[in-house]
Amino acid sequence: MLDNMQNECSTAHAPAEHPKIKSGKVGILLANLGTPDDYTYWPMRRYLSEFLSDKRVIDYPRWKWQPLLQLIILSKRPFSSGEAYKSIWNHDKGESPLMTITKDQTAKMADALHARYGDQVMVDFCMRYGNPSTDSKVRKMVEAGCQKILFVPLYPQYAGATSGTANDQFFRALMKEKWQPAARTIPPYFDDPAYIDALAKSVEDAYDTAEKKPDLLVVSYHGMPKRYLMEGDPYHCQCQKTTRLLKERLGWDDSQITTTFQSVFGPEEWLRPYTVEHVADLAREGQKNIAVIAPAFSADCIETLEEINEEIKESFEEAGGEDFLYIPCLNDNPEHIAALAGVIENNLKGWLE
Ligand SMILES: C=CC1=C(C)c2cc3[nH]c(cc4nc(cc5[nH]c(cc1n2)c(C)c5CCC(=O)O)C(CCC(=O)O)=C4C)c(C)c3C=C
Ligand SMILES: [Fe+2]
Ligand SMILES: [Fe+2]
Repeated sequence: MLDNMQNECSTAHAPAEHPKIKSGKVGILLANLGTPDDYTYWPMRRYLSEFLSDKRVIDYPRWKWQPLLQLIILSKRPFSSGEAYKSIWNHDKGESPLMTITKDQTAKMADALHARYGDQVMVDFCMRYGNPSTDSKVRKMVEAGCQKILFVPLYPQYAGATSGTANDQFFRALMKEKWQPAARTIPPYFDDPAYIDALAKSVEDAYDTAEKKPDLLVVSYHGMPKRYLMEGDPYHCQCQKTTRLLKERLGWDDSQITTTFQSVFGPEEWLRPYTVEHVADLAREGQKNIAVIAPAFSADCIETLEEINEEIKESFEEAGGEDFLYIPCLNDNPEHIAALAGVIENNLKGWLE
C-alpha cells in the first residue's frame, strides 16, 4: 500500500495554511519526439528550431551552427517540410498523425495499466519538442501525487538523438520540482520478444493480404550521421540486431530481408545504405516487388507516411519497380500495446507488484 502523506499533517500541529499535499501514485509518462502545432510557416519554424538546436541531434558548436540554422535553413525548410506535413495532416482533428496516434496509444496503455494496477497509476504522454511539453506533464503528475515516475521514451532502439535527449528533458523537468519524485527510465526494448513478435505479426499480416507477395523486405531505420556511431552511439548496432531478430522470428534467410537508413540531413555522411538510393538500385537489379517496414518509429509520422510511402516509393517506381508495399508502424495495435505494457511492468518491479 502506498503511503499517503496528507494524513500525517491533518493534525492540530499543522499550520492552518498548510498546503494540500497529494501523494501515493506512480506516474507512467510515455514520450515521443514531438510534432509541429500546424504546418504553416511559424509553427513549423518554431518546431524545427527547437528540434535542430538540440545538441543531441546536431552536435556542431553553437557559434557555427546557429547562424546557419536561423538564417539559412529555417528560412526555407519550414516551407518544404510544411508542405510534406500538409499532405499527411489529420485535418479532422487539426493535428499531425504522430499526435493522433500517440494519444490513442496513451489511452489504450492507460486502460491496460489501470486494469493491472488500478488507480495507483497515472498514465500520460509528453513530447520532447513542442506540445505537450515534458515540463508540463511532469508538473501535472507531481501535482496529482506521483511520488514515483517511470519515463518511457517510445523508441525501441536507443539513440542519443532520441531516447537520450528525451531523458535529458525529463531530468531537466525534475530539476524544477520542490519535491522531486523518484525517477526511472527504461532501457531500449528492441530485443524484447513480445516487441519482435508484434513486428513479425505485422509483416505476416501484410504479406498474407498483399495482392502480390513481396520478394524482399526492406527494413528502413531513421538515419543519423555515421560519426555518431564512431563516437559510441549504439543505435546502428541495435537496428542491425532488430533486423536479425525479426528475420529469425520469421524463419527467413538473408535473401528475404535487408537493412537500410533513411532521412539524410546535411552534408555529412550518414549511416548506409541510404533507403532512397537502395530501393532504386534494387529495382534496377530486377527486384520489382518489395515491402518496406520502419521499426525505429513506434508511430506513423512524417518520416514514414510522407518520406517512405511517397518519396521512397517514387524513387523505387521511377527506377522500374512495380509493387511497393508499405507496412505501417505498430501504432496502437493490441500486440504493440501489450508488448509495451510488458516492458513497463518489468520496469515497475519494486515500485508496484
Ligand atoms: C538532423 C538530424 C536528425 C537526426 C540525427 C534524427 C534522428 C532520429 N529521428 C527519429 C525520429 C523522428 N524524426 C522525425 C522528424 C525529423 N527528424 C529530423 C532530423 C533528425 N532526426 C527532422 C529535421 C525532422 C522533421 C521533419 C523534417 O523537416 O524533415 C520524426 C517525425 C515527427 C513528426 O511530426 O511526424 C520522428 C518520429 C529517430 C528514431 C532518430 C534516430 C536516430
Ligand atoms: Fe528525425
Ligand atoms: Fe553497429
